Amino acid sequence: MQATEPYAVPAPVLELDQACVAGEGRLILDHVSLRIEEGQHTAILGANGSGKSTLVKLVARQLYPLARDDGANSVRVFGRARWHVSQLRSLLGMVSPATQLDYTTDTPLEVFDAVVSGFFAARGLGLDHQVTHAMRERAHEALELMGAGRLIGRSMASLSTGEARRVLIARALVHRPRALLLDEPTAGLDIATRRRFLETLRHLAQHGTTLLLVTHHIDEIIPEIDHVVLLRDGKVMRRGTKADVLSSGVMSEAFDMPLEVRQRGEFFDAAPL
Ligand SMILES: Nc1ncnc2c1ncn2[C@@H]1O[C@H](COP(=O)(O)OP(=O)(O)OP(=O)(O)O)[C@@H](O)[C@H]1O
Repeated sequence: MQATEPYAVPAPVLELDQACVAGEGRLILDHVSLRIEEGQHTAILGANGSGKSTLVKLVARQLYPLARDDGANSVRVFGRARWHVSQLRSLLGMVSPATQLDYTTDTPLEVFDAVVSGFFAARGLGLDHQVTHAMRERAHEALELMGAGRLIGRSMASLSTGEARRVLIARALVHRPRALLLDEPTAGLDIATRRRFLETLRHLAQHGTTLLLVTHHIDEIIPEIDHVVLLRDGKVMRRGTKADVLSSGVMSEAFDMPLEVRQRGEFFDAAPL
Protein backbone atom coordinates (compact mmCIF):
# COMPACT_ATOMS: atom_id res chain seq x y z
CA MET A 1 0.00 0.00 0.00
CA GLN A 2 1.26 3.53 -0.78
CA ALA A 3 1.52 5.95 2.13
CA THR A 4 -0.75 8.45 0.40
CA GLU A 5 -3.64 5.99 -0.04
CA PRO A 6 -6.39 5.96 2.53
CA TYR A 7 -6.30 3.08 4.98
CA ALA A 8 -8.99 0.45 4.57
CA VAL A 9 -8.60 -0.79 8.15
CA PRO A 10 -7.80 1.65 10.93
CA ALA A 11 -4.39 0.70 12.29
CA PRO A 12 -3.28 1.61 15.81
CA VAL A 13 -1.50 4.96 16.05
CA LEU A 14 1.43 3.22 17.68
CA GLU A 15 2.48 -0.36 18.31
CA LEU A 16 5.68 -1.23 20.10
CA ASP A 17 6.49 -4.90 20.39
CA GLN A 18 9.46 -5.65 22.63
CA ALA A 19 11.24 -2.52 21.39
CA CYS A 20 14.80 -2.02 22.67
CA VAL A 21 17.09 0.98 22.28
CA ALA A 22 20.71 0.84 23.38
CA GLY A 23 23.09 3.64 24.38
CA GLU A 24 26.56 3.51 25.89
CA GLY A 25 26.40 -0.25 26.35
CA ARG A 26 23.07 -0.49 28.14
CA LEU A 27 19.39 -0.65 27.28
CA ILE A 28 17.75 2.77 27.48
CA LEU A 29 14.44 1.25 26.37
CA ASP A 30 14.19 -2.31 27.55
CA HIS A 31 11.67 -4.54 25.71
CA VAL A 32 8.92 -1.94 25.66
CA SER A 33 5.55 -3.14 24.37
CA LEU A 34 2.50 -0.95 24.04
CA ARG A 35 -0.37 -0.29 21.70
CA ILE A 36 -2.22 3.00 21.32
CA GLU A 37 -5.42 2.96 19.27
CA GLU A 38 -6.76 5.90 17.32
CA GLY A 39 -8.88 8.00 19.71
CA GLN A 40 -7.16 6.52 22.75
CA HIS A 41 -5.71 9.73 24.19
CA THR A 42 -2.63 8.71 26.16
CA ALA A 43 -0.26 10.22 28.68
CA ILE A 44 3.28 8.81 28.79
CA LEU A 45 4.52 9.55 32.26
CA GLY A 46 7.79 8.92 34.07
CA ALA A 47 10.53 10.44 36.19
CA ASN A 48 13.63 12.13 34.73
CA GLY A 49 15.68 9.57 32.85
CA SER A 50 12.88 6.98 32.62
CA GLY A 51 13.04 6.90 28.81
CA LYS A 52 10.27 9.26 27.69
CA SER A 53 12.30 11.31 25.22
CA THR A 54 13.95 8.18 23.85
CA LEU A 55 10.48 6.78 23.17
CA VAL A 56 9.52 10.00 21.37
CA LYS A 57 12.66 9.85 19.22
CA LEU A 58 11.91 6.24 18.37
CA VAL A 59 8.42 7.12 17.17
CA ALA A 60 9.75 10.18 15.30
CA ARG A 61 12.36 8.08 13.51
CA GLN A 62 15.17 10.12 15.05
CA LEU A 63 16.63 6.87 16.31
CA TYR A 64 16.05 3.22 15.58
CA PRO A 65 15.33 0.15 17.69
CA LEU A 66 17.77 -2.73 18.00
CA ALA A 67 17.08 -5.43 15.44
CA ARG A 68 15.12 -8.32 16.87
CA ASP A 69 16.46 -11.88 16.69
CA ASP A 70 13.32 -13.03 14.88
CA GLY A 71 13.59 -10.20 12.30
CA ALA A 72 10.16 -8.80 13.26
CA ASN A 73 9.59 -5.04 13.41
CA SER A 74 9.34 -3.74 16.94
CA VAL A 75 7.91 -0.30 16.05
CA ARG A 76 4.88 0.41 13.88
CA VAL A 77 3.21 3.76 13.44
CA PHE A 78 -0.23 3.69 11.82
CA GLY A 79 0.46 0.07 10.98
CA ARG A 80 3.70 0.62 9.11
CA ALA A 81 7.32 0.06 10.10
CA ARG A 82 8.80 2.26 7.35
CA TRP A 83 7.92 5.86 6.67
CA HIS A 84 9.20 8.87 4.82
CA VAL A 85 9.37 11.50 7.54
CA SER A 86 7.22 14.01 5.61
CA GLN A 87 4.48 11.40 5.08
CA LEU A 88 4.58 10.44 8.73
CA ARG A 89 4.27 14.10 9.80
CA SER A 90 1.03 14.49 7.84
CA LEU A 91 -0.56 11.81 10.02
CA LEU A 92 1.35 12.28 13.26
CA GLY A 93 2.20 15.88 14.18
CA MET A 94 5.06 16.32 16.62
CA VAL A 95 6.26 19.03 18.95
CA SER A 96 9.26 18.57 21.20
CA PRO A 97 11.82 20.82 22.89
CA ALA A 98 14.29 19.82 20.17
CA THR A 99 12.05 21.20 17.41
CA GLN A 100 11.63 24.40 19.39
CA LEU A 101 15.37 24.88 19.60
CA ASP A 102 15.79 24.34 15.87
CA TYR A 103 13.28 27.01 14.98
CA THR A 104 14.16 29.65 17.50
CA THR A 105 17.85 29.54 16.71
CA ASP A 106 17.40 29.41 12.95
CA THR A 107 17.11 33.04 11.83
CA PRO A 108 15.51 34.64 9.98
CA LEU A 109 12.34 32.59 9.74
CA GLU A 110 8.98 34.35 9.71
CA VAL A 111 6.06 32.85 11.67
CA PHE A 112 3.69 32.20 8.75
CA ASP A 113 6.49 30.66 6.65
CA ALA A 114 7.44 28.45 9.62
CA VAL A 115 3.87 27.15 9.76
CA VAL A 116 3.19 26.73 6.04
CA SER A 117 6.57 25.02 5.52
CA GLY A 118 5.19 22.25 7.74
CA PHE A 119 3.52 20.96 4.55
CA PHE A 120 6.97 20.24 3.13
CA ALA A 121 8.54 19.02 6.38
CA ALA A 122 11.03 21.84 5.74
CA ARG A 123 12.37 24.47 8.10
CA GLY A 124 11.27 27.34 5.85
CA LEU A 125 10.09 27.97 2.30
CA GLY A 126 12.40 27.40 -0.67
CA LEU A 127 12.03 28.14 -4.38
CA ASP A 128 10.87 24.59 -5.08
CA HIS A 129 7.99 24.76 -2.59
CA GLN A 130 4.67 25.39 -4.32
CA VAL A 131 2.44 26.92 -1.67
CA THR A 132 -1.23 26.67 -2.69
CA HIS A 133 -4.13 28.84 -1.58
CA ALA A 134 -5.50 25.87 0.38
CA MET A 135 -2.19 25.51 2.24
CA ARG A 136 -2.24 29.18 3.19
CA GLU A 137 -5.79 28.88 4.45
CA ARG A 138 -4.88 25.86 6.54
CA ALA A 139 -1.87 27.66 8.00
CA HIS A 140 -4.07 30.62 8.99
CA GLU A 141 -6.65 28.26 10.45
CA ALA A 142 -4.03 26.44 12.55
CA LEU A 143 -2.49 29.71 13.79
CA GLU A 144 -5.93 31.02 14.78
CA LEU A 145 -6.74 27.77 16.55
CA MET A 146 -3.58 28.20 18.62
CA GLY A 147 -4.34 31.88 19.30
CA ALA A 148 -1.17 32.83 17.42
CA GLY A 149 -2.56 34.69 14.37
CA ARG A 150 -1.31 38.01 15.73
CA LEU A 151 2.27 36.72 15.56
CA ILE A 152 2.30 36.60 11.74
CA GLY A 153 5.10 38.82 10.45
CA ARG A 154 7.35 38.25 13.48
CA SER A 155 10.55 36.27 13.23
CA MET A 156 10.63 32.94 15.07
CA ALA A 157 13.81 33.98 16.87
CA SER A 158 12.04 36.98 18.44
CA LEU A 159 9.22 34.96 20.04
CA SER A 160 8.91 34.06 23.69
CA THR A 161 8.94 30.37 24.62
CA GLY A 162 5.14 30.20 24.89
CA GLU A 163 4.59 32.07 21.62
CA ALA A 164 7.05 29.85 19.76
CA ARG A 165 5.38 26.75 21.24
CA ARG A 166 1.99 27.87 19.91
CA VAL A 167 3.43 28.50 16.44
CA LEU A 168 5.14 25.10 16.36
CA ILE A 169 1.96 23.33 17.38
CA ALA A 170 0.14 25.24 14.61
CA ARG A 171 2.82 23.98 12.22
CA ALA A 172 2.24 20.42 13.40
CA LEU A 173 -1.51 20.92 12.89
CA VAL A 174 -1.46 22.22 9.28
CA HIS A 175 -1.93 18.73 7.93
CA ARG A 176 -4.84 18.18 10.32
CA PRO A 177 -2.91 15.13 11.56
CA ARG A 178 -4.80 12.22 13.01
CA ALA A 179 -2.56 12.20 16.06
CA LEU A 180 -0.32 14.65 17.86
CA LEU A 181 2.78 13.65 19.84
CA LEU A 182 3.68 16.32 22.37
CA ASP A 183 6.89 16.01 24.37
CA GLU A 184 6.76 18.18 27.51
CA PRO A 185 4.68 20.78 25.66
CA THR A 186 4.14 23.09 28.64
CA ALA A 187 7.82 23.42 29.62
CA GLY A 188 8.55 27.12 29.96
CA LEU A 189 4.93 28.27 29.72
CA ASP A 190 3.56 30.67 32.34
CA ILE A 191 0.58 29.62 34.45
CA ALA A 192 -2.06 31.35 32.30
CA THR A 193 -0.56 30.28 28.96
CA ARG A 194 -0.27 26.75 30.28
CA ARG A 195 -3.92 26.71 31.33
CA ARG A 196 -5.04 28.06 27.92
CA PHE A 197 -2.78 25.59 26.17
CA LEU A 198 -4.31 22.65 28.08
CA GLU A 199 -7.77 23.94 27.08
CA THR A 200 -6.61 23.90 23.44
CA LEU A 201 -5.46 20.31 23.85
CA ARG A 202 -8.88 19.44 25.25
CA HIS A 203 -10.50 21.02 22.19
CA LEU A 204 -8.25 19.04 19.82
CA ALA A 205 -8.93 15.79 21.69
CA GLN A 206 -12.67 16.39 21.57
CA HIS A 207 -12.55 17.03 17.82
CA GLY A 208 -10.83 13.86 16.69
CA THR A 209 -7.06 14.36 17.12
CA THR A 210 -5.55 11.50 19.13
CA LEU A 211 -3.22 12.97 21.74
CA LEU A 212 0.01 11.36 22.94
CA LEU A 213 1.22 13.57 25.75
CA VAL A 214 4.67 12.95 27.21
CA THR A 215 5.10 14.59 30.59
CA HIS A 216 6.30 14.26 34.15
CA HIS A 217 3.46 16.45 35.43
CA ILE A 218 0.42 14.50 36.57
CA ASP A 219 -1.62 17.71 36.70
CA GLU A 220 -1.31 18.08 32.91
CA ILE A 221 -3.28 14.95 32.22
CA ILE A 222 -6.44 16.50 30.79
CA PRO A 223 -9.78 14.79 31.45
CA GLU A 224 -9.98 13.49 27.85
CA ILE A 225 -6.89 11.34 28.49
CA ASP A 226 -7.76 8.12 30.24
CA HIS A 227 -4.88 5.88 29.18
CA VAL A 228 -1.61 6.25 31.06
CA VAL A 229 1.69 4.54 30.28
CA LEU A 230 4.14 4.78 33.15
CA LEU A 231 7.84 4.36 32.37
CA ARG A 232 10.56 3.57 34.88
CA ASP A 233 14.18 2.73 34.06
CA GLY A 234 13.38 2.25 30.38
CA LYS A 235 10.56 -0.23 31.01
CA VAL A 236 6.80 0.03 31.09
CA MET A 237 6.20 -0.11 34.83
CA ARG A 238 2.42 0.10 34.50
CA ARG A 239 -0.20 0.98 31.93
CA GLY A 240 -3.94 1.33 32.27
CA THR A 241 -6.64 3.81 33.10
CA LYS A 242 -6.03 6.85 35.27
CA ALA A 243 -7.85 5.09 38.10
CA ASP A 244 -5.36 2.18 37.80
CA VAL A 245 -2.15 4.13 37.40
CA LEU A 246 -2.60 7.44 39.20
CA SER A 247 -2.59 6.07 42.73
CA SER A 248 -0.33 7.27 45.53
CA GLY A 249 1.33 3.84 45.76
CA VAL A 250 2.12 3.50 42.05
CA MET A 251 3.30 7.10 41.67
CA SER A 252 5.50 6.89 44.78
CA GLU A 253 7.23 3.86 43.29
CA ALA A 254 7.63 5.47 39.86
CA PHE A 255 9.13 8.67 41.24
CA ASP A 256 11.06 7.04 44.12
CA MET A 257 9.46 9.28 46.73
CA PRO A 258 6.38 9.04 48.96
CA LEU A 259 3.72 10.98 47.06
CA GLU A 260 0.08 11.62 47.68
CA VAL A 261 -2.02 11.68 44.53
CA ARG A 262 -5.22 13.68 44.80
CA GLN A 263 -8.08 14.15 42.42
CA ARG A 264 -9.31 17.72 42.00
CA GLY A 265 -12.40 17.79 39.85
CA GLU A 266 -11.44 16.14 36.57
CA PHE A 267 -7.70 16.65 37.13
CA PHE A 268 -5.15 14.89 39.34
CA ASP A 269 -2.12 16.24 41.16
CA ALA A 270 0.63 14.79 43.32
CA ALA A 271 2.47 16.24 46.30
CA PRO A 272 5.34 14.85 48.42
CA LEU A 273 4.16 13.37 51.72
N1 LIG B 1 22.43 8.68 23.40
C1 LIG B 1 22.44 8.17 24.63
N2 LIG B 1 23.44 7.37 25.04
C2 LIG B 1 23.44 6.85 26.28
N3 LIG B 1 22.48 7.06 27.18
C3 LIG B 1 21.46 7.83 26.83
C4 LIG B 1 21.37 8.43 25.53
N4 LIG B 1 20.22 9.14 25.48
C5 LIG B 1 19.61 9.01 26.67
N5 LIG B 1 20.36 8.23 27.49
C6 LIG B 1 20.03 7.81 28.88
O1 LIG B 1 18.82 7.08 28.80
C7 LIG B 1 17.99 7.37 29.92
C8 LIG B 1 16.64 7.86 29.41
O2 LIG B 1 16.81 9.14 28.82
P1 LIG B 1 15.58 9.98 28.29
O3 LIG B 1 16.11 11.28 27.79
O4 LIG B 1 14.80 9.16 27.34
O5 LIG B 1 14.74 10.19 29.63
P2 LIG B 1 13.46 11.10 29.93
O6 LIG B 1 12.45 10.22 30.60
O7 LIG B 1 13.03 11.81 28.71
O8 LIG B 1 14.05 12.12 30.98
P3 LIG B 1 13.73 13.67 31.29
O9 LIG B 1 12.40 13.68 32.01
O10 LIG B 1 14.86 14.06 32.18
O11 LIG B 1 13.71 14.41 29.99
C9 LIG B 1 18.76 8.38 30.76
O12 LIG B 1 19.40 7.67 31.79
C10 LIG B 1 19.76 8.98 29.79
O13 LIG B 1 20.93 9.39 30.47
